[in-house]
Amino acid sequence: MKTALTIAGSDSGGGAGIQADLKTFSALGVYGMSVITAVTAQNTQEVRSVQDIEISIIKDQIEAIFDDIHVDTVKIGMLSSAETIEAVAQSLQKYQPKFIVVDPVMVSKGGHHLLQLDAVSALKEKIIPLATLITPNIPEAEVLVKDTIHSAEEMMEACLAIHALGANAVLLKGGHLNGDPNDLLFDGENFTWLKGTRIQTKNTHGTGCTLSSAIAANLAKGASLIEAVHEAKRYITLAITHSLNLGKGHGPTNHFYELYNKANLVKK
Ligand SMILES: Nc1ncnc2c1ncn2[C@@H]1O[C@H](COP(=O)(O)OP(=O)(O)O)[C@@H](O)[C@H]1O
Ligand SMILES: Cc1ncc(COP(=O)(O)O)c(N)n1
Repeated sequence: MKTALTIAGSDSGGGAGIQADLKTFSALGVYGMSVITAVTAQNTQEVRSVQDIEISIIKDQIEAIFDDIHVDTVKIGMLSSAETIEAVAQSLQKYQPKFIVVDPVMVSKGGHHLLQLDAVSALKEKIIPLATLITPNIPEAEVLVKDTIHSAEEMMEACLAIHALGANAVLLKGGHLNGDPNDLLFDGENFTWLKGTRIQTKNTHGTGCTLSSAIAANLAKGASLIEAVHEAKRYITLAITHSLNLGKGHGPTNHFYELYNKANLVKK
């Protein structure tokens, strides 16, 4: 069985972070492992508090996994602080996993900072150059390239600028723009649009986590980058279409295993 590791924060509400990542890995048939960087007290409405995990324990978690178990793919989510970024980057440089999908998580849907403001430069310098693929949403891309993004052309410019920071490839997610949620992939040579149709729902908690984990899982299973991204877009679209009306805020995506596999059967 292929294996996938998520290095991310815990969401007590189960909709985003480590919990969304592990559910996605299971639904896609890869064995999930986790390194927890921070614990958030969170539900569908808000992040109430955050406890960063001690750096030595973060390093120990990574070493415990890599010293014993083969890791086919790594997904990175919430890193919280510059110190955590430094520790994760050092450890990944040591173990050199084949695929690293980076979701540059910065702010929760409710507006809580999940990455400290002074950690953005560390993210750019230490993590982005390690990325097989980075998957910013529009506000995250605006922070990374210090510009505003409103149009398809500006999305292309932002992809080029983020690629120039050292990522091997960039998937700029269009969910935050008006209209249909079209994402743009730049693989270092070519642009590919992944067209979506906007689903009218407030239940989009964990969409970014789910998408990046699905890409990482697909890479582990042997898909090319472009196949991995296309399949993951299909997965997130299904997971939003069948999202769950839990809680009073933004409900979570749905990782119901049979849903995806049934859809897979009728696809061809
Ligand atoms: N209402 C929606 N309907 C369909 N797809 C969506 C919707 N909102 C987001 N998406 C898709 O979900 C994925 C996550 O996107 P986005 O919401 O932009 O990122 P994030 O969750 O990181 O803020 C992208 O593929 C995006 O196009
Ligand atoms: C621990 C944690 N990690 C990430 C997110 C971002 O969630 P989203 O995927 O909705 O942008 C979150 N709310 N909490």
